[in-house]
Amino acid sequence: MTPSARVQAAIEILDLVIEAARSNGAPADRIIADWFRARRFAGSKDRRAVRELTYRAIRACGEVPETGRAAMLRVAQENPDIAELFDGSRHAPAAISADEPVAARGAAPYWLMMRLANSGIDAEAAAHMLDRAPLDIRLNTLKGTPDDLPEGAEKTQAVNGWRYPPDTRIEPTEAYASGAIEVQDTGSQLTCEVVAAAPGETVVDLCAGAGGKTLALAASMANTGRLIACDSDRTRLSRLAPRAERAGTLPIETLLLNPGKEPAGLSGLVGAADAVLVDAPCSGTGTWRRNPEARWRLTDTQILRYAATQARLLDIAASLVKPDGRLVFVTCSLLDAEGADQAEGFLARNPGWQAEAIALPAGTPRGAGLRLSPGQDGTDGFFVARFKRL
Ligand SMILES: C[S@@+](CC[C@H](N)C(=O)[O-])C[C@H]1O[C@@H](n2cnc3c(N)ncnc32)[C@H](O)[C@@H]1O
Repeated sequence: MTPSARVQAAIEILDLVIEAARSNGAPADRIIADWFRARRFAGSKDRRAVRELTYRAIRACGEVPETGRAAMLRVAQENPDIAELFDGSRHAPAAISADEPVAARGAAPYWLMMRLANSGIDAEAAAHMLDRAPLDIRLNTLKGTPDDLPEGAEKTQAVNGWRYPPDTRIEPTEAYASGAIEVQDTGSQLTCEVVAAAPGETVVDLCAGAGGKTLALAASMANTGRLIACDSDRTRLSRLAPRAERAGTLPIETLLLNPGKEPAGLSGLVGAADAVLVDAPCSGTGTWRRNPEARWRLTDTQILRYAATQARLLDIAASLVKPDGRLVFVTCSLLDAEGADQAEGFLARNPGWQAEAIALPAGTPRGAGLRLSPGQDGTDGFFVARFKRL
């Protein structure tokens, strides 16, 4: 493909991404993969270049753009080398006319910028939420040592965290194949450190998904004790077993929960856990670095729904904690509705509990917890709070 044809391809893909954002359709990654599946003539360099152009345009536009062309014109307006490629030649985008619409630059839709501002995230901090994320890995101490790390790693703030440049391909390495390393954002690793899961303990990961944090908890427990991974999504939870095997963890118990009827599924664990992690479902505003088009899809109603689920899961989780145990609440969001307000709400509803100070080498205190942010900490955005009984 010529450079101009790549720009036109990105415009066509952006039209599909915009349509999908409006109709809750497929994510951008899938749209890009499908687009190329139907165009076998494109080589790997073409794919990389088109993908890069598409994401550049997605990152540049805060509001959902009218069209893919308007989105790419935003990039062109700031990059003369791309503007030049709008030359009207075969397979190229038509020449730019002076009066055509150009999407506005921005970090997020206006209503979300307001919500972020009310949560203490100013425009500069919001812009960092769209930075390109590096590749962070966690050294799996059950399987490897720093000597096993592929070359070029830089240490991060997490105890076992290491960093490579964005787009590093780690999967083909021996360290990855052997389970000595796991791909995991440093912020995510740090929230696991707050759980401080220790050998011999009983630990419940209430919203384990495919087990990203569960595996870190298993390593922290040095594979001794009881670890129970719960989730309401059967498919996600089923991905944990092969990952755990590769990582060499202790056998992890899994518990599929029925949404709305979680207490019934958890009845055998009431008062049994030294630590419960609630890595609650949330809007994911802290993960826009990896998933920038998510900000075009989010609605206020969804945030309210997530917040209600978070409060419910926190209260359920509290019932599982032993009298001297701890409860850790995490969301990958920078919105107070899913962070500081949740912690405050939990303490108001549960007067027998108090928040504990969190000592991490990163993050900023926010309400009763701590917030990690892309701008300040170079991690995905997270809120984490730790509670214990009075
Ligand atoms: C932020 S994700 C968890 C990510 C995971 N802990 C990790 O580190 O990879 C939130 C999870 O909560 C799960 N979830 C949603 N509603 C739930 C419920 N009522 N009970 C338990 N899990 C739920 C979702 O299926 C999703 O996997």
